Amino acid sequence: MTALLEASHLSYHYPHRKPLFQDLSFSVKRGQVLTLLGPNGIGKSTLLNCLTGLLTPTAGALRLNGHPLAQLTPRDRAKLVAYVPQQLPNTSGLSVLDFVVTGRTPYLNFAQSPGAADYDLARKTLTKLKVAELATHPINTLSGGQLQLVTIARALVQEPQLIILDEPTSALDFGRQQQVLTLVTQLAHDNFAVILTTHNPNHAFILNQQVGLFGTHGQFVAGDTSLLTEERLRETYQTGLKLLFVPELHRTICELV
Ligand SMILES: Nc1ncnc2c1ncn2[C@@H]1O[C@H](COP(=O)(O)OP(=O)(O)OP(=O)(O)O)[C@@H](O)[C@H]1O
Repeated sequence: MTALLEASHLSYHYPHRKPLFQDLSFSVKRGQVLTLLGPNGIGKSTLLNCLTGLLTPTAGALRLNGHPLAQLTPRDRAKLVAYVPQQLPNTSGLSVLDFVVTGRTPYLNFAQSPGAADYDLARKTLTKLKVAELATHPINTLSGGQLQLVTIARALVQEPQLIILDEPTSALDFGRQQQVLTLVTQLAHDNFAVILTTHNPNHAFILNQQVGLFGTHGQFVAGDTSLLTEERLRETYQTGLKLLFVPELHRTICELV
């Protein structure tokens, strides 16, 4: 199966700053999840901004569905990739339902309003995310966690092939974190590709798919979860930690020591 997203030898530096990452390569296929881990400020969100076309890498190539990312129109890109950034939009005044339905924009002609089928999809997606009761609430009255779930709903309504989530669980309670991880697994089963960032190595072990790990100097390794060794994670987070295999869970857990 060919890669949906292929990043080859990517580098990025902000103007007049030193490189954040250099020569970084990985690929993601449909049905795969890539979990990105790394210290604060190392460049994870910057990398996601490159993957969505918001920033242009200073070197290297990005191909989406075999096409150079830079050659796709914003509308075609939006049909392929949905992005849930860390800084969620300030869309005061809109109801949750009207906000979620804006995910249909790439499919509408200029000045065309969303139709009944678009609203139906938005409602169904809010139900899928167990936040249907928020549909009529003004978006600017939501809690941080509610806003995070509603923004994920908008990304799903966009019907992309690749969903990019920047710290999608950062504002969520324990149960909602599990809900989002289950949703990510379900999306992969449904043949979407998903890229997410998290500060919790346990999320990578729960998802148990591809991982990309940044070290403290911007070095990057990608592969399966066997890459997540105590030594690498200690270096990444500059702290004592232990990996324990828990037979009852059939997986490894990471604990601070
Ligand atoms: N527009 C910008 N101009 C200059 N520097 C920037 C800009 N945006 C981010 N940076 C810097 O780039 C570095 C990487 O930031 P980025 O947000 O990508 O890190 P991150 O790994 O996502 O961090 P965190 O885990 O804390 O969210 C940081 O040092 C940040 O200050």
